[in-house]
Amino acid sequence: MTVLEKGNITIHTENIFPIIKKSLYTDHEIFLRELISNAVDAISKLKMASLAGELSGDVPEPEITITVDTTNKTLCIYDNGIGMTVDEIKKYINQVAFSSAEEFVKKYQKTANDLIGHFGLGFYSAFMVAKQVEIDTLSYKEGSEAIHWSCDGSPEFELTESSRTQIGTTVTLTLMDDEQEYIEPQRIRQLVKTYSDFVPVPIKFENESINKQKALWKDSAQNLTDEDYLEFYRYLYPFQEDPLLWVHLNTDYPYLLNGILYFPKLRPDVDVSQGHIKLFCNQVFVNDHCEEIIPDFLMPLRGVIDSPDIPLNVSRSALTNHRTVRSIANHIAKKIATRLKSIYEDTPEEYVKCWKDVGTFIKYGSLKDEKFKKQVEDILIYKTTYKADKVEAKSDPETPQVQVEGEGDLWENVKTKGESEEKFSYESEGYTTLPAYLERNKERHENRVFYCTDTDTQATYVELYKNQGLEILFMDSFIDTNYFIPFLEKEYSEVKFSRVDAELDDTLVQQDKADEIVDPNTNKTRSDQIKEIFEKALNNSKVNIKTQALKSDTPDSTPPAMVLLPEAMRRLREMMAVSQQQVMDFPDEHVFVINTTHPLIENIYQLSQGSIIQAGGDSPSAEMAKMLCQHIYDLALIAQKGLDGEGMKSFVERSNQVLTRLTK
Ligand SMILES: Nc1ncnc2c1ncn2[C@@H]1O[C@H](COP(=O)(O)OP(=O)(O)OP(=O)(O)O)[C@@H](O)[C@H]1O
Repeated sequence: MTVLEKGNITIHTENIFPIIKKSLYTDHEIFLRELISNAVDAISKLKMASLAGELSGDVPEPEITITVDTTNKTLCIYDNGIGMTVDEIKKYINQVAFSSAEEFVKKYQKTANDLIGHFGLGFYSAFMVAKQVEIDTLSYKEGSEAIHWSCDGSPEFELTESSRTQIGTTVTLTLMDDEQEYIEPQRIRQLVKTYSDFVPVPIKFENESINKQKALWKDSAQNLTDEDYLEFYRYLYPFQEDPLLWVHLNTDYPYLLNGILYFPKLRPDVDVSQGHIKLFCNQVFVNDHCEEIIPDFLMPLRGVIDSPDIPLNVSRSALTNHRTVRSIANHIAKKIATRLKSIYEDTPEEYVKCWKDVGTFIKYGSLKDEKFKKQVEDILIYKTTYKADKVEAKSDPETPQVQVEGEGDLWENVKTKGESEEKFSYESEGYTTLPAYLERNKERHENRVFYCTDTDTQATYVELYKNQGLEILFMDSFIDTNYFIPFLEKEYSEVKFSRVDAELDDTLVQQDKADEIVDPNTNKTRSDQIKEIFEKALNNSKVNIKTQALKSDTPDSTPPAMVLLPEAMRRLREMMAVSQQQVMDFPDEHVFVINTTHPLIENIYQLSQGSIIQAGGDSPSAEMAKMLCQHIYDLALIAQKGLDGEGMKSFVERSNQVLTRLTK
């Protein structure tokens, strides 16, 4: 073997290798990503050289091959790329690489583990896992000779002749004793799948190609079908439900940005702090927690973002404040808002279908980001008790169908206008925007919004409101009750929001006939007397008993009594419960409204009036009246929140007693 050259890499490098090896990077595994990326670069450079007419002969089929030798504990990465001449080895491997390594280490020694992508480590990341690194390379340049370079991790290298006959490069690593995992086939496959799945060159291992290669996000949206997007999603997130919709990002100025972002089905209590978007740099995987790049309200999204303009060798905090990163984040938010708006306008049926999930996201985004809020405020919809009639579609055969195309970024589905627009309206599907709600109800309850947060427990109240022609919005997600309603109250400062069980709106109440004085001695009204009967029967000072006359066409359409939770008190308790991460207990202090117009109340009043005080205690009819009062209270509680074990026991016992007496 002829030694062509022996030498020291640079004077200052002694301290670099130990740092690279031990302390700089915890995830040694990225060395494979770096070496594969160099191989991919080399292959594309050869193609370019050929296009420039610099290559005599044809460009071979691109190929990267990984092989392992379990006896010698070596791992080889072979490519048929551009190769290197002796001078290039000296320039790129000996000098540039190591001197930049030194710079790199100096700069980032302290923060290295905090670095976002660990990119730019390049070739010398091999020394994190190898005690010896060898290169065999033959340049495409005419007259080049194959070179063998080797270095054992000390600053000394050796250049000799190589037996390589094919243009390209092979990097051979002799693994350190504690890095033997990297010759295990499973580990190699897993690393290629994680980091290099989408590089555009086949990576062969054990006689098969082990990477997908095709990066869908680099394709033009026009060439892709819905099925392509769905298939890609299923590939990225196996065993997950299909996404609701997606946005294809495709920008090349002022930065390069490609990506596909999907809206997954969200649960209302989704943990939005956990990101699932995969960050790539030129099709090479960086990580899947790009919290610093994506504004946190976009975190529930999934998919891929690929941009070589996102700096990866900066600390996480520097990244958050980086101009390009901020501008990319804004761009993404804007594109998403535009996409949502186009669905809202063009395919309302779809918008309604995915509203439950997308709505949570839009609301969260509105809370978090002022700019985003402005973009989506017109497309916030709510489920309502109002339902408009469907308007028949006017089909106009003369009108040509128009294809909608976005500018710059193209959306996944090109839709046809004029098909069913007039047939469908949000109102006909039981949805409304808040401005439309306020406008529609201006006459009846100006600047008042009635809402329901739980269709089961608040059914009685909803029914009561509906019967009186009042419109109720359903705001039943976690985000609605805890954050979004207070947010809307700030946005619409003149509007008052009250839950259907908070108080009885004036429109539901009529002048109380029971307010006439019935006992001239005490000046008590019938209402006062009813209240007293109930106070005595319930004997609970925490319950605030009130009487009101509810309007109704038929007595059956209103309940005899209701439990109310005043809005401010309930919200305070809810806030406290959220801060303590608990579910709000039903407050002992609540309002119990007795509906004086209900025949049952009237009957109880009569029953207790007719009672004669007996020497041994209450008369049977007074006892019955008392039991019925307690029963009505329990029924009101059941309609509000159900009964606890103790409450249910006495309710059942009393029911049986009442039934027995009634059948005597
Ligand atoms: N497989 C290869 N084939 C041809 N040239 C290579 C190969 N690997 C490395 N090189 C040469 O060595 C140089 C240094 O590589 P290194 O990986 O350290 O840095 P880089 O690829 O330029 O950038 P990065 O730090 O982002 O990886 C490369 O720019 C390239 O010229």
